[in-house]
Amino acid sequence: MLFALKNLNNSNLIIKLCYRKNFNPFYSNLNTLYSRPLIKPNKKNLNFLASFIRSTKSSIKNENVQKIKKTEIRRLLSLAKPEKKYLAMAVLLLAVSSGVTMAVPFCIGKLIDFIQSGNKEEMKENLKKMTLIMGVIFLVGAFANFGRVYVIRASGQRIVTRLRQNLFQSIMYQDMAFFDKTKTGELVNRLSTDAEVVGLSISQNLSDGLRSAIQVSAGIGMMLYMSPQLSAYGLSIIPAVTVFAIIFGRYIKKISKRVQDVLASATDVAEEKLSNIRTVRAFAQEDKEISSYMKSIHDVLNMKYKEAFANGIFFGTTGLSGNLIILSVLYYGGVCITEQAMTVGDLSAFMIYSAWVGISMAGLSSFYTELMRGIGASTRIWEIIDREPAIPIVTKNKLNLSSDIFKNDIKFENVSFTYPTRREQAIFKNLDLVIPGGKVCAVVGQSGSGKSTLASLLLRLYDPEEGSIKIDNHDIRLMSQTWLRKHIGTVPQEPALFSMSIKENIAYGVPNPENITLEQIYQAAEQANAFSFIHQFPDKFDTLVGERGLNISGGQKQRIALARAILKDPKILLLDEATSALDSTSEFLVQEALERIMVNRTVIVIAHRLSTIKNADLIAVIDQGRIAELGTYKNLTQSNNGLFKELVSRQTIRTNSD
Ligand SMILES: Nc1ncnc2c1ncn2[C@@H]1O[C@H](COP(=O)(O)OP(=O)(O)OP(=O)(O)O)[C@@H](O)[C@H]1O
Repeated sequence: MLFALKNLNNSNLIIKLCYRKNFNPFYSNLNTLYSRPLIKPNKKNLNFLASFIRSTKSSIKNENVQKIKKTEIRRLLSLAKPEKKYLAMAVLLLAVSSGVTMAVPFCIGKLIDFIQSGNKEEMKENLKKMTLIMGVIFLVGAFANFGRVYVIRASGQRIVTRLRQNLFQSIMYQDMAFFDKTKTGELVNRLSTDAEVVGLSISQNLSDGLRSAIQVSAGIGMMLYMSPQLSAYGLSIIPAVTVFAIIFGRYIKKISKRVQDVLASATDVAEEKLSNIRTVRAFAQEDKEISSYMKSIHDVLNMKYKEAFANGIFFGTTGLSGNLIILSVLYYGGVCITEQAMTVGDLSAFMIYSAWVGISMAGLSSFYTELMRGIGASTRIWEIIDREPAIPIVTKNKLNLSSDIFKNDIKFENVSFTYPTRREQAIFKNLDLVIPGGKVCAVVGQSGSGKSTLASLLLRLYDPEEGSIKIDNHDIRLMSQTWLRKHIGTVPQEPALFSMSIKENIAYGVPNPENITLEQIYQAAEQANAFSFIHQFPDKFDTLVGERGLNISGGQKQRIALARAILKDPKILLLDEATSALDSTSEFLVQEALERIMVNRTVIVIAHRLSTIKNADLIAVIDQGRIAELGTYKNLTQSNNGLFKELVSRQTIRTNSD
């Protein structure tokens, strides 16, 4: 019997570990950590005991402060509402499988007592029957367990999918100030890890928690039924172990949180360096970057050692207490048998029940930890989902406007603006500018004077604090952004391409790309002087441009972006001329295409080349947050000591391609 108990104990330990492994990816990392130790635990790491005592004290003090608001739990659980039907089915299956599990020790006990008594032949026959019946019951339990696991996991993943969808949608509709403040890595974390943690905490975790609760209560019930005396004896030791497990569990949770933090900053380091690998390589900084990453992962490793140490103590102590409880119950049970107050079968069943109760209690504490993790992750997700963007995306126009308005004047009236993340630096102070419809207006000024900001305001990526921007005398704040942006084409200095084919990149700006024919894409590419180079690629228009368009040259990227703008056929065109040195052939091809697409539209060009400026109908010089000079090339060059002349003489405006 002891052998059977020992085996049961081992297999339960494995179940217990697998069980936790499912929830905590840290355990899989632990294996690597033990197999290849880079840093050995040192005296410093042993200081954890002091910090454990400190944190335990403070965790007790902060208990009230940390009390989770009911609303947070309610909101978290509301995510499971659409899965009501499936969760009810899972609970039913859980009841069956738990019923079978809890009946097993009782049956085993009866079987043991049965083996010890009666006539041999009759016993053999009945033994066969009982084994068969138990086999069938086990099979039913296995099917119920399979069903429960499948239903609950599928529901969990549906919750994760819905959460990711809502979150991504909310991120997509945030204003630019939000993206100025929030790191991309952080958002990716919310979408991947946090969404997964939340989904699992209210599906798998809830189901496992419920199973543990059923098993604890059913187990205690059975123990009381079999021997109230022995139960009182065994259960009197459990509260002390439980208190230790809860307090230490809290300490481990704190360390795990710190591990997550250092891990997040290590991931940030890796992400930034990898996304700028070309710059790292160009400056031969590989070794420096390797050591900076090594430093951050060593911080992770040190925290992991602390966590491993604390976990070692936790599992060692709880395992020992479990075994001591079993040993003392066995001793007291043995005494009961000798006094004929109990049978061997009952004691065996009792022992298995008490083992189940112990394991299920550990399961309950892990349920609590996972629920807390879920609440933490869901709070971070709600923060984004609940955030009201400063410029909410409106898809329908409030006014009944015709797209003909875009052929008329664009007015910046008394515009004052500062970036939300840098309130102390005013970019515009009461700026006024009128761009006549159908004309080309070149915007010039020193680097950082606010040329690109002017374009951002027209696109309504930000709203001015004072003043207004009007198109044909209609304030753009009264238009839907979707409608406004549909009529504005942009070609930025460094165009962003997506990791898809050239064909798809060209069609990216049109509202219904599926209605665009290949012929239209070819024509746009032709006008953008892009057709011949695309045609030389082995996959032609199906060529994949790579992540952020890394697989093609700067000049080629510019011309694909031009083709994109041409295909969109906007009424207003915003061009940010490339300052980076394109080779003269590329520059000529880009310039030629630009001139072709400027015809018959209102164009605002952030100009860096004298040739573009000379051909513009109007030149606006930005300085100190205002339009300092406005006029034609002829007017501006005639005035002595003018700012425009100074810009040309200081070569802020490039004359080399003139
Ligand atoms: N998202 C932002 N958040 C905070 N400040 C910003 C942001 N974007 C630009 N700025 C700051 O606003 C000022 C104007 O920037 P802007 O890009 O409009 O200048 P620019 O005239 O287009 O410069 P360049 O010719 O060098 O491209 C700069 O000081 C810049 O640092």
